[in-house]
Amino acid sequence: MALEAKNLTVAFEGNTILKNVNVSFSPGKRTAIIGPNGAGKSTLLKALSSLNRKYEGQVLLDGEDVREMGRKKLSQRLAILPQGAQAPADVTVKQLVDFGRFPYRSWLRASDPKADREAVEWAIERTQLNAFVDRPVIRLSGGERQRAWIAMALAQKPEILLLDEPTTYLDIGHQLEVMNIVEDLNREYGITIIMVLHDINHALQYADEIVVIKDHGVFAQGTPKEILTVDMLGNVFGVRADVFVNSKGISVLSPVSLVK
Ligand SMILES: Nc1ncnc2c1ncn2[C@@H]1O[C@H](COP(=O)(O)OP(=O)(O)OP(=O)(O)O)[C@@H](O)[C@H]1O
Repeated sequence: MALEAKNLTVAFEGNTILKNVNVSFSPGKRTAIIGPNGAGKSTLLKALSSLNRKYEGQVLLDGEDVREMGRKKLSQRLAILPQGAQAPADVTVKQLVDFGRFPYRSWLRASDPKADREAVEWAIERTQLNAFVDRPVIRLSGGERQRAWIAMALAQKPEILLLDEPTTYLDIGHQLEVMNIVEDLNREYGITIIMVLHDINHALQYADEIVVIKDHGVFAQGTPKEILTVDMLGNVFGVRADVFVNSKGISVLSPVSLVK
């Protein structure tokens, strides 16, 4: 069952962005959400994660309406790395990752220092940030910084991790580094991944399922092979593409020109 949206409608200032969207995300899988600029991909992710709760319809986690769950309880199960997250100037990597333990602390209940420490150490280890723990986040390179934000989300020990364009501004090597971390988290710990991606070939290579957002809703959903075709790139992005088989045996798409 896991995470699903039912009749989800989101509007801003009278403009309907998503209309009656029904979509469910398979537990334990990696799903890529793709679609043109402005289609509503981030809007969907924000509603799914409760960053935005101003919507009609429902977001359900294992059948339970997330708006009826406490935010802390939800944050123990689901974490989001939003687009363009920024840390205050003096916050170190360790402090940032430690913020991820917030859902486990409260006025009423003493925190569990051992569980906190283990989760933070695990998150830092998994994102290979050991050498940077005392460095202010703003003094990291783009790739290191993105890993620090992923580590903060991991410290929440989520079952579901939502990522909004996690490779933006990264060079091709660091893009693959982030995608490999995400893939490992899914394979080793079974964390369900739901990620907005712009790179069609990352979606082909790293996703089990694809959701295409267009015209206020889900335009298509299926496996990368079913969805990421030359026809789809023409219909959805207005781009003509060629197909090549790479050395891993994956058919990749190379945009050639705009469809006239
Ligand atoms: N808080 C807001 N107030 C008003 N309009 C908004 C708000 N958030 C998003 N929008 C509008 O909703 C539409 C969808 O935005 P969204 O960021 O979800 O698109 P996207 O598919 O993620 O785009 P991109 O690929 O460019 O990141 C856009 O027209 C955007 O301007």
